[in-house]
Amino acid sequence: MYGVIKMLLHSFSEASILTDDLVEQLKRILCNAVEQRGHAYLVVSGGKTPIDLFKALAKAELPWDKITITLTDERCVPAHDLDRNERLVRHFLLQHHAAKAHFLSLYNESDSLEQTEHMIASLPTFDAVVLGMGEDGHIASLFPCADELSMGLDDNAAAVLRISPKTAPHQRISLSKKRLLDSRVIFLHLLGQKKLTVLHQAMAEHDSMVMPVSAFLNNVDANVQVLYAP
Ligand SMILES: O=C(O)[C@H](O)[C@@H](O)[C@H](O)[C@H](O)COP(=O)(O)O
Repeated sequence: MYGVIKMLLHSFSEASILTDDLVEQLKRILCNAVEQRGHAYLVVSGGKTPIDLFKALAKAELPWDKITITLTDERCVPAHDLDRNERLVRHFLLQHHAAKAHFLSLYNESDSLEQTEHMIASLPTFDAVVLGMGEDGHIASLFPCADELSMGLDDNAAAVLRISPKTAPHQRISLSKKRLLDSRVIFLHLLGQKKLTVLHQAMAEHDSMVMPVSAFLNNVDANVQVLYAP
């Protein structure tokens, strides 16, 4: 049985209007977190979707020295590799005012998974997570084709797991569903008509092993806001 879905869908006429709205929401959330708890925690995705958001957010006047940023997932490739999500975040987000933010890397060749797990598990409830979504319904690196998916979706999962998607390159480190849901708000950032079609499929799909994003959309306890622009 499923309860009442709390997810909210906000549709914007253009991507730039969506970006402005999301920047304003994140500014408010991060400022409030710093005022109330002294520090804020923001988790962002890789992929192409968040690039304009990163550029705009980097220019926001925020108490960045009291804000920690990490990723939903990372590809296990060397630091300079173009496929690395950290590279994207460093290049577009950790710039301008946001250069003062603290960044926690999910993958370093010299760190063990246990060290990363310990670091991510010991963070408090996130203030905001910004998820992207793949056309197969994956979020973070929780891919439907991966053998490790059931581990990543388990309600008792560790904070991070190593995962090898069969339909995408590189071994990954991903935050688990459990750790991603431990956030005051979760934004699902979608650009393009195809993503809207996938969203509707995922809302009708209650098996998160088929479409992992449905574990977030159909979750009665999570504060999930979907932001869509064509
Ligand atoms: O490392 C990544 O690629 C991600 O974090 C992933 O979950 C991404 O958000 C989606 O694949 C959407 O990617 P696009 O924004 O490129 O469509």
